[in-house]
Amino acid sequence: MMEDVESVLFDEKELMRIVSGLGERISRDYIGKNLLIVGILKGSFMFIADLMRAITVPCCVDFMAISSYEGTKPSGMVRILMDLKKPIEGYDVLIVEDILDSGMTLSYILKTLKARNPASIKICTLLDKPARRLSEVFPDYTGALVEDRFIVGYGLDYNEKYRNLPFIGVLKPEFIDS
Ligand SMILES: O=P(O)(O)OC[C@H]1O[C@H](OP(=O)(O)OP(=O)(O)O)[C@H](O)[C@@H]1O
Ligand code: HPA
Ligand SMILES: [Mg+2]
Repeated sequence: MMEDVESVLFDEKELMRIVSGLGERISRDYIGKNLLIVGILKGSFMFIADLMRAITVPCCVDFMAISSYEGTKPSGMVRILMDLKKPIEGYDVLIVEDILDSGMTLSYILKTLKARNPASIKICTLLDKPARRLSEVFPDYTGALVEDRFIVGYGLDYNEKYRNLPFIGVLKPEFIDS
């Protein structure tokens, strides 16, 4: 599986450094608030697990499963596969994503959740790939910027594979079906 990766962008140590930094900032900003982490599955499951351990203020977590990608391309359709278990009214919602790419997923989620009257709503994304933006989204917390390459690992997949890699890397073009 590691042979399918062309280069490592963030190794385990670098990921921990980025995630701890985000956790510290979030912990400072949410003192005395009613923090609810909304994790977007599946891609962000590893990031959420590490980020929550780096957050030192009380918080709750809930999950939504969204799917929009087929292979390396956004399908153009964002679908909720699984919704939150409870209403979010009165919560300070922090949406947690692994990657912000075209922006289609996050703009859809933001619109949907804003309509449910949270006390506040912000976005935390581990990675931001601004080159491919189709829909404007402005994250409040960003771990790192990435170039316009298809990346995998640490939760991120290509056709459901590679999510278990402990690092983030660029997939070799020969492993991408065109
Ligand atoms: O900004 P966008 O272009 O919308 O891309 C970002 C979204 O795409 C991926 O999810 P995907 O639809 O592949 O589902 P997954 O998380 O289950 O892999 C990723 O996890 C983000 O949720
Ligand atoms: O570069 C990416 N890799 C994996 N999943 C993704 N979803 C949007 N962009 C990407
Ligand atoms: Mg995916």
